[in-house]
Amino acid sequence: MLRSQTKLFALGKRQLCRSMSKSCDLTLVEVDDKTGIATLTMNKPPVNSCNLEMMRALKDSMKQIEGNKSRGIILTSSNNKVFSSGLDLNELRNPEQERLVAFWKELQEMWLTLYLSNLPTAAAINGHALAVGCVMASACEYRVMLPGFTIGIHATKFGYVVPPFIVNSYLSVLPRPVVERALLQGKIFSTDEAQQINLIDEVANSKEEALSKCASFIGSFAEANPVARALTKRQLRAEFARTLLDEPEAELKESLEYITSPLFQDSLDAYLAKLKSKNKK
Ligand SMILES: CC/C=C\C/C=C\CCC/C=C/CC(=O)SCCNC(=O)CCNC(=O)[C@H](O)C(C)(C)COP(=O)(O)OP(=O)(O)OC[C@H]1O[C@@H](n2cnc3c(N)ncnc32)[C@H](O)[C@@H]1OP(=O)(O)O
Repeated sequence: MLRSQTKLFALGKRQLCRSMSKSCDLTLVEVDDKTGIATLTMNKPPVNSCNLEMMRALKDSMKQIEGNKSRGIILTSSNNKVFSSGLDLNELRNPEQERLVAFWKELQEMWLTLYLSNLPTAAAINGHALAVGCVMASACEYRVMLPGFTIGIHATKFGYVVPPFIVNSYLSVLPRPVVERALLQGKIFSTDEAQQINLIDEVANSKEEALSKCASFIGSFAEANPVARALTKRQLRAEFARTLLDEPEAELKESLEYITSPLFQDSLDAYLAKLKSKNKK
């Protein structure tokens, strides 16, 4: 198994830290010395799918940013077409038990770290954000998206039951009737549609503009006491994180049973075959 490592480099006025796998830097972190805002860039070609190492790298980077006393986190992608394609489906297909347990625990921890981050968080969504890609964006406090892309949780479309904490991710940004319809339909929203239902807060015409709008949002907390802000955020968000905070093992057990069931494996095989065949045509 690859182990992600983190390195810190001094780069002019900026600090750059990287979470590395054997072949590439999975995440890149740049801290703007003037604003104190950290940009956390997902950098796992080709489509930022979240395998075990990627989620560990994201979690470690977020913890490192919090430890460095940054003023906020902007989550974005180095790929200008895909923000994230969600969970790496190869991790779910005929999984080896030990790795699947580690993978699902990492998903739980990565989501909790982002959702309950002490810092203001914003997503500059510069490409498609599907399934857990959408979940990560929804876990942030603010979302700015570029036109011409899609965002949503389409699990039910290809035969997946949506885990409760993923439902809660949506519920923390969208009204319940909208969540219910979107999840049951497996609806993927265009940028315009996402703005109409307030799944995203703003549209930007370039990645630079998106980053700048996210930075303005984070800057809007300049007058707030960081500790009071963080504790208030935690109180507001604790309810939706309750299952994973109190009973992560129960959630893990339920998810593992479901993922390893023939029902799930069969629909995953069919979905992966469809995904691969797209590129063979
Ligand atoms: C009781 C129940 C309790 C619990 C339930 C427990 C578990 C349920 C699990 C359900 C959870 C789901 C959450 C998820 O996140 S699942 C992931 C869903 N994601 C997708 O469906 C995205 C699929 N990808 C795409 O639509 C496109 O790739 C995308 C629009 C993102 C980009 O398109 P583009 O044309 O730019 O690239 P492609 O050529 O399609 O892709 C390049 C190669 O990457 C492969 N790929 C893409 N996405 C994934 C992925 N998520 N995982 C693995 N691999 C992926 C794709 O096949 C291409 O591969 P090659 O053909 O080049 O080999």
